[in-house]
Amino acid sequence: MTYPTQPTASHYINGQYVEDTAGAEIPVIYPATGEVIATVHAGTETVVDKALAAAKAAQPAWAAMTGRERGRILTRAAQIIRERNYDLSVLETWDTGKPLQETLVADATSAADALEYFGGLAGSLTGEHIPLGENWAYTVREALGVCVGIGAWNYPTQIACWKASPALACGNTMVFKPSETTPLCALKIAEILTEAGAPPGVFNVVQGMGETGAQLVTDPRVAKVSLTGSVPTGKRVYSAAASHMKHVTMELGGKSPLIVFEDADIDNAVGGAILGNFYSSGQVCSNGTRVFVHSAIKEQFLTRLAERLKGAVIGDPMDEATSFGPMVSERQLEIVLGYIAKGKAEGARLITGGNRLETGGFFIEPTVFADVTDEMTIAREEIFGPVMAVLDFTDEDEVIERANATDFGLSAGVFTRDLSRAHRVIGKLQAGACFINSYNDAPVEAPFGGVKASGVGRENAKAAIEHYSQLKTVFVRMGDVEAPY
Ligand SMILES: NC(=O)c1ccc[n+]([C@@H]2O[C@H](COP(=O)([O-])OP(=O)(O)OC[C@H]3O[C@@H](n4cnc5c(N)ncnc54)[C@H](O)[C@@H]3O)[C@@H](O)[C@H]2O)c1
Repeated sequence: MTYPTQPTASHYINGQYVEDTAGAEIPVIYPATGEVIATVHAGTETVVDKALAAAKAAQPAWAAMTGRERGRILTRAAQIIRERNYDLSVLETWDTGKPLQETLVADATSAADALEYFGGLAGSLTGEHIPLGENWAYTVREALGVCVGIGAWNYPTQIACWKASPALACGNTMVFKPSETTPLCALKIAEILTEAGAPPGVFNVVQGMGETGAQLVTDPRVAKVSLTGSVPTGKRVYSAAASHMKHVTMELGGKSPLIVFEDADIDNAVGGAILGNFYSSGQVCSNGTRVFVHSAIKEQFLTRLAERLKGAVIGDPMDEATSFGPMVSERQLEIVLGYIAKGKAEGARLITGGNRLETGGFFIEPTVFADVTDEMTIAREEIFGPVMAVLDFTDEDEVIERANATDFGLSAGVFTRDLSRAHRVIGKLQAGACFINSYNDAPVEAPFGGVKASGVGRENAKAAIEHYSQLKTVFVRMGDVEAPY
């Protein structure tokens, strides 16, 4: 244990670390070994109140700055993040267990992309001029106020920045509650934002479990809640926010289809299926975990997939040669093992994997089931682990209907050399983030989010601005007012 993972204190409020040991202890467990590497405390009512008060007090002055001034601070933070990419990636690995090979390119870098992108947009957030004959109206894009961000545990740095960047660019302030499973990374982002020049109170971090999140969601000082989490939590948070008429963004779970047609380039399709099922040990919301493969190429696909999976390097996440790490927690490990047992019990054919690795950490082998049918539990429920379900199909209309037969609607992918078919099929799939001959790309320039139970609103791209600002309309009469009496 050489890396100093114990943060200065549990929370970050008003530009400073804050501790209150009266809050419940939250152990931070390194998933590769099961060791406790740090301890933070859940925010007490006093801490939550302090954070919200700081965000509320800071917001008017932050919104009164020009967009370009706010943008400059976000851009500076992006630059600092890039300079410290290695250390931030190591911290992300300790927090989540994801291999350093991944975190070096996908976490702090994605956070920096978001800060840079929205930093660049901040100076051009304008309204419009609406001519109305002699009169006219104009709109002003205004901040919402205090926003609450609540994170999941799979991408702690990225989630904090995907929420903070558009929120802060629009002149809002934020209180962010990381997942209790991965509390460390957001604190570093808060420190860096202060260092980049964000005034105290603009971005605050409060630790805690669901109760702390619930307390933040219902506070009257809060204008908007953005959650990344599971569908059941999303429903609870959405209804709590609705009862106070707050804005929401809900980035929730999925059970996304990945359709491989008979004319697909098999190696590319296998590569897409690997990225869409085993990256981050399968702990990615948009994963294409229902892989529909045309019967004509199914065995060829499975053979190639099993061969390629032998190339996965499972082991110490700190070793840059490792490409497959542990589950984030023992609880997640148990959940995934439970699904593997159900897959076997319900008659799916185990192609590869299926076992826990006895390493002391929370490792499960990359697992593939074939001959999966639509009714099986592993084809219906989000597993959030390295378990791929391969289903057969023969007909385009049939596979579209089956792909859409789910309450989820986060992502969908199609592999085919026939581009007319690719666009036709994607056009009929009920999903927010889709891929043609690719899987799981999430550049900040493109909107990301789900339909149906997978969410409300969009993160990233210009679309996110709509979700962190509101329009004020001003009607201007140029002549006299004609009143009836
Ligand atoms: N769509 C996306 O962008 C996206 C990205 C990553 C993860 N996810 C989803 O997240 C889930 C995995 O993450 P998780 O297990 O941390 O999710 P979770 O729903 O258990 O928790 C998410 C967050 O909500 C908080 N929370 C729980 N109850 C709450 C309540 N009543 N009020 C306010 N906050 C509350 C938790 O403390 C945590 O910070 C998966 O379903 C995955 O698909 C979605």
